[in-house]
Amino acid sequence: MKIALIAHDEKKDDMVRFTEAYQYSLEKHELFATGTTGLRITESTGLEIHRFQSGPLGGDQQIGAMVADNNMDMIIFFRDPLTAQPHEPDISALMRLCDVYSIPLATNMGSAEILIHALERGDLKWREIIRDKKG
Ligand SMILES: O=C(CO)COP(=O)(O)O
Repeated sequence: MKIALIAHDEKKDDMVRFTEAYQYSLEKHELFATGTTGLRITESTGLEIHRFQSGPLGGDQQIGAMVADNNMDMIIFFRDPLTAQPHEPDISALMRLCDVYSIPLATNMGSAEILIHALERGDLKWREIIRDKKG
């Protein structure tokens, strides 16, 4: 599965803890991240991650392009709901595309836990079927 990991600055420590806790599960998948989030995760876990641009420089849009191309299976995005982001339109666009393409998106730790367990249980296998139909 292709999984994107994104966290706003105030949530990066949470993302690091989350990926440390679920490293055993995440390492079985192909990981993507916005620039700084990916760097923080790799530094603390050693997980191999394809890093896009930083969010404000277009990273959310790059991940959105993968969604639009039916090439992303799940997104964990720890958003900061208390801080204004300069690239708010990009963030909204990414979440909108997840809804357009029914891509599982967790925007906080509580829902991310559920998604990870669903992933481990095989609940996201339907994505492989849909992805293989691409073309
Ligand atoms: O801003 C972000 C997502 O909207 C995250 O970007 P960084 O991971 O580069 O901090």
